[in-house]
Parts: sequence; C-alpha cells; structure tokens
Amino acid sequence: MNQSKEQRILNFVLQNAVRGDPCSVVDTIDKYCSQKEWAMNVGNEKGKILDKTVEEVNPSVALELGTYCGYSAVRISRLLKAGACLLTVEFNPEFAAIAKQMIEFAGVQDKVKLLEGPSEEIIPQLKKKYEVDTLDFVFLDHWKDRYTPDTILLQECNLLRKGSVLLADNVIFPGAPDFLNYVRKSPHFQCTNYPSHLEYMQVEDAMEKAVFLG
Ligand SMILES: O=C(NCCCCc1cc2cnccc2s1)c1cc(-c2ccc(F)cc2)cc(O)c1O
Ligand SMILES: [Mg+2]
Repeated sequence: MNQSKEQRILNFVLQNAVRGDPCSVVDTIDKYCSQKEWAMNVGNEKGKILDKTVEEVNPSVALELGTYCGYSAVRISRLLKAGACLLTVEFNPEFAAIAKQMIEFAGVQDKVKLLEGPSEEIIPQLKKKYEVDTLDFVFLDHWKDRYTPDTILLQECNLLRKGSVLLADNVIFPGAPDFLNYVRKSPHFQCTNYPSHLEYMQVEDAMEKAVFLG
C-alpha cells in the first residue's frame, strides 16, 4: 500500500531533521514541501507572521484549529513560555497520527495537547473536559467555512476574554470572505490584515488578526 504524502513528509523529517530541535523540524518540512511535494503547512513566510503574533501575545493557553502534520503546532509551541500549553485540534485521524509523531520528534510534546475531532464538538468541551478557563491565542487554519461559526462558538462558550487574539490563515487563498466580513464588521473585534503569499507559492494570500474587545 503506497505511502501518503503526509507519511512521506514525516519520514523526511525523521531522516533529516534533528530530534528535539523544533526549528530543524520546521525548516526540514519547508525544505521538503518547497522542493518535493507541496503541502498545506502555513509555511515560512506566513510562519514569521505567526511567530511575531505568538511572541507579542506570549499566551499561557493557545488553541489551534487544524493541526495537519503538526508544522504550526511545533512552530507555535517552540515559542511558549514554561508552563504554557497549546491545544491543537485535528479532524482527520491519519493526519493526527502523523502530527503526534512530528510533535514528539520535535520534543515539544509536553507543551502540546493534540485533540481529535470536529471543532464544533471540541470547542464546547474545552472548559469542562480540558480545564480551559479562557484562551489567550487562537490560530484558525481548519475548514475556511468554519472560521466564522467557530469564532461565534468560542464567544458563546465564554472562551474569549478582553484581549484574546485570533489569527486566521488563508483569508485570501483559499479565502475566508465571510470571516473577514464578520470580524471586520463586529464591534467586538479590532482587526489587522497581514498580506503574504500562499505557502511555497507566488499566489497572494493573507493572515487576519482579530483582537477580542470583550
Ligand atoms: O483547507 C485547508 N486547511 C484546512 C484543512 C482542514 C481540515 C480540518 C477540518 C477540521 C474541523 N474541525 C477540527 C479540525 C479540523 S482540520 C488549506 C488549504 C490550502 C490550499 C488548498 C489547495 C490549494 F490549491 C491552495 C491552498 C492552504 C492552506 O493553508 C490550508 O490551511
Ligand atoms: Mg492554512
């Protein structure tokens, strides 16, 4: 049975990156996906915007929707302070299995909790089942048509506090037009757009930061 692209990416990391070194894992995935097979990791150009936002927020509790192979989970968790944690949600069991191995190889498993399931099921469980009070940072990188309903769900579940920062990938390509509309029109969010490019391509893309105002 031939391997999946995601298994090939993991194998390339296991053979070429340095165990316990998150930066080498991130760089090795970027090397493979820019030279061999494109994959939907946030990539290095948008990854630098992600890094700056995480460093600015310095979150104690972060949530990621859309783990995929674990690239951004490794990227985010390498920047977290002692005692801080990232909850990352993946819907596809095959991707989750790859991401688990990627996170462990990078040595960030103590900072990352990988949750499997659809966001609309997981988000309402965060307070009681996962002992979350409020979220300091949320990275949206899952189904683009779930960005808006899940942003509303996060508010309904009282998971956002004044100053919680949402950062959304792909607001231009593949695009999340309803999300841009929603957060930019809402009096509860202060928005900033960061033009960039689709990972590993010269296609225009952007990230949107939306700070919850309470
Ligand atoms: O679809 C994208 N990401 C989402 C996959 C998510 C599945 C999940 C649903 C779900 C539900 N609940 C919980 C967790 C999860 S994870 C995506 C796609 C492109 C792209 C694709 C083709 C193309 F030609 C150009 C760009 C680029 C990107 O950067 C992406 O992020
Ligand atoms: Mg993306």
